[in-house]
Amino acid sequence: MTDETLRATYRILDASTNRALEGLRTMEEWARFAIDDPAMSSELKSIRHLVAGAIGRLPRTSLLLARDTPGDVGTQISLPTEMSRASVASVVAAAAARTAQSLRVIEEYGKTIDTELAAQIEQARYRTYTVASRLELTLPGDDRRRRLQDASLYVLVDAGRDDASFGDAARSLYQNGVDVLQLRDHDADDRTLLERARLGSVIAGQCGGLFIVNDRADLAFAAGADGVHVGQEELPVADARRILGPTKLIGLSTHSIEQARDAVAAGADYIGCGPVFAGHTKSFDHYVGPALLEQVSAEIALPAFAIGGIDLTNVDQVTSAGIHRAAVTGAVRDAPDPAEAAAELKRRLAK
Ligand SMILES: Cc1ncc(COP(=O)(O)OP(=O)(O)O)c(N)n1
Ligand SMILES: Cc1nc(C(=O)O)sc1CCOP(=O)(O)O
Ligand SMILES: [Mg+2]
Repeated sequence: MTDETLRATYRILDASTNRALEGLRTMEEWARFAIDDPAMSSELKSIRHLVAGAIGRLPRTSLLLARDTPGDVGTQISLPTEMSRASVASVVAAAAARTAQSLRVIEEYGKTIDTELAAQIEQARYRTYTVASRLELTLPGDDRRRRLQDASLYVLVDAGRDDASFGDAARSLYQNGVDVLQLRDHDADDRTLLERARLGSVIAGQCGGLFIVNDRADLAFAAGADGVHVGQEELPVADARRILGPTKLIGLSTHSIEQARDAVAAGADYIGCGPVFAGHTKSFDHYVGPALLEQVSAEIALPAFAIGGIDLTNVDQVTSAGIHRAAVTGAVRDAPDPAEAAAELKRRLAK
């Protein structure tokens, strides 16, 4: 390795260590001062010490000499989502995401200098995943329900080609008004679904959006997603709740007013209501049309997302029926410019 590359590597390790320690400290403050949890505070403190000890294997002068904060081009770049946080829950979620990402960076670059350092950081990363998901369960659950209440545009996406294209698409959709993303891909294997669900959950936390996994409460739990969406023939709401706990969201598909009433009784957090129109994603024998939306709007208090063939040509029929929430696939996926289609759908749902 050239001296220049080595210096750059130390600079990355130094910056990522600072980010990881700040993230751990932010989580620790919640555990210590908000929920008075000695076990989680001490685990977070112990992970901090593990990270500091691992990085202490490197010569401190090399790290300090590589530090160049005034010359860091990244200090000028901050996304609007970084400058505001919707809630305390998103502060803690962002800290957890930042910590995990920084530890991964240290692990990867650290391998080029000291494999023992990388191994210790890997342990810290796994321990962070565990404590962060436990900590998340203590965050005010109403925050998710409040955000769901404010949500109008829900988009179903497949797993995409790879993490990078999935991540870019997810970020762009959230930035263009999508409130909820659902990972729905009947062809992807479990490992791919889990990987994308983890990534989607992190991005949702950064963007202030919600991330739901279709059908699979187990994957939703493992990935730290905001919840699961289940169908009439799938895992019952009560069993999904047993897996996901009280604060996560559970959505249920409904195709009649009776099913919508049952969804309320079953403890669903929201319903999908359709299929309203024929679409290109899934075919049905029967379409409920705007008539069911009118009934649901008049009678059902849960957030209800109209679904099935909804696009810019017919979304006004949805809002005219009194429903200002829609879940779509094709209208965004097949649009020449998915981000623009999402932004326009969002505007039309508000009317
Ligand atoms: C928001 C939303 N509504 C309905 C569905 C459909 O769920 P389901 O009937 O279980 O069918 P599959 O999506 O599993 O094929 C949904 N996924 N999301
Ligand atoms: C997955 C799904 N469920 C539906 C239901 O009515 O339960 S309609 C539907 C397809 C949604 O995709 P598009 O917006 O392309 O029609
Ligand atoms: Mg399903």
